[in-house]
Amino acid sequence: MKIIGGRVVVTCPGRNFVTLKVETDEGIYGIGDATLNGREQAVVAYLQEHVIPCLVGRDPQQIEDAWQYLYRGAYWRRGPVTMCAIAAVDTALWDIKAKAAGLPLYQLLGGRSRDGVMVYGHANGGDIEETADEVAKYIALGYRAVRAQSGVPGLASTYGVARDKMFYEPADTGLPTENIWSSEKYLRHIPALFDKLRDRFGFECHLLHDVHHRLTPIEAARLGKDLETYRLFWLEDAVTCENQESFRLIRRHTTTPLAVGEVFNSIHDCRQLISEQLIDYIRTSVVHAGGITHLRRIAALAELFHVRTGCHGATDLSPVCLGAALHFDTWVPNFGIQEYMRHTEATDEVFPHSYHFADGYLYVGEAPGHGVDIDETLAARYPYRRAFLPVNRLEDGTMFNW
Ligand SMILES: O=C(O)C(=O)C[C@H](O)[C@H](O)CO
Ligand SMILES: [Mg+2]
Repeated sequence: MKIIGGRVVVTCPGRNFVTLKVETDEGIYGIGDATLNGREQAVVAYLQEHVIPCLVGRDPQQIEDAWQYLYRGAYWRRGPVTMCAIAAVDTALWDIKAKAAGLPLYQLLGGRSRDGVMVYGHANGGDIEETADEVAKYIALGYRAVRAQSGVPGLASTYGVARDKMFYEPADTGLPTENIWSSEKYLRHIPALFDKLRDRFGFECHLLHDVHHRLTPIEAARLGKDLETYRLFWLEDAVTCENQESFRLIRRHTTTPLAVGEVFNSIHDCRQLISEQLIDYIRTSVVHAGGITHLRRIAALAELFHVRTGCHGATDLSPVCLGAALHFDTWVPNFGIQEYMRHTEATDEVFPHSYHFADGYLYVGEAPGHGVDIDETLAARYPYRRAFLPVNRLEDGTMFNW
């Protein structure tokens, strides 16, 4: 079998998605997600100009060789743009391999380790009461795990609090929206949120929370301590992670489980975090961490150190990424949880798929490949719209982390 071409499809059924389609001389094609929220066209250019020309004529079955060729062969290693592009190729090639074998992808990875994949949804509200009501809705839908985010008194807007509750989308068209942040106000507020949630819902449902990279290590340590009695499933992205050692300080002070890694794109971003057991869950995703080939290397390292997986799965990761992630999750021995923010109906129509949700779990289908396709005619009806993630400033105007 030979690759005869590759095409990048950009579509915006409510938000932008970048999809790579790799075609072979045997009529089998594979698709991979290449969406990098707010920087979509950088990956498109990288794929079209620097990657696709190198794929033509290659045997699509030699996935490892293609991965190494694109990673080592670029000389310039890692980074989100490069690794998203490699991920898209890798996912498409796994899709082709599984279709050629007539098997669902998880069978090629080693088969099933579980029946279904436990997922968590995103509940959020302007205040504690509204967030609690949203958590109730997720529990009523059958979710066993819910992430809870609430508006903070005194701050006009807060990360994770959506206009459209079920379909959170932080990217906006136009130039980046500016948010204002105060760690002090946030730290005073969040323990009260979880106090309310445990009081109302008890301890049966898993609760999660995302700090979104906004605290210093000592602040994060204090928050972890304050939340201990509420038994969170995890506290996510407590600090920015350029400095992996900063997690040592948090770890020393709290038993609240820690998750990090949605912005990581390589095993080198989390090697110390994992090998020193500074985290409990690694959040790397198929699309942002070099595809299934690289993600399973990260998972294998994590397994040695009792770290479990918790793949990023916000709405900016397309159904193609989610489909591939579910095959990975169905196989990976050290699975923890999968994030699942529902895509809109329009998105689901553009990307027909064979996975389904029931009783708090997502289930992969048995279709050969990763089970997600793209309807290109429909995709063409939704042209690309430039969009940016927000930026964040402290109350005195200082640029901060969003
Ligand atoms: O889903 C999460 O945990 C996020 O933090 C979502 C991110 O803000 C989002 O994917 C950015 O594009
Ligand atoms: Mg997050």
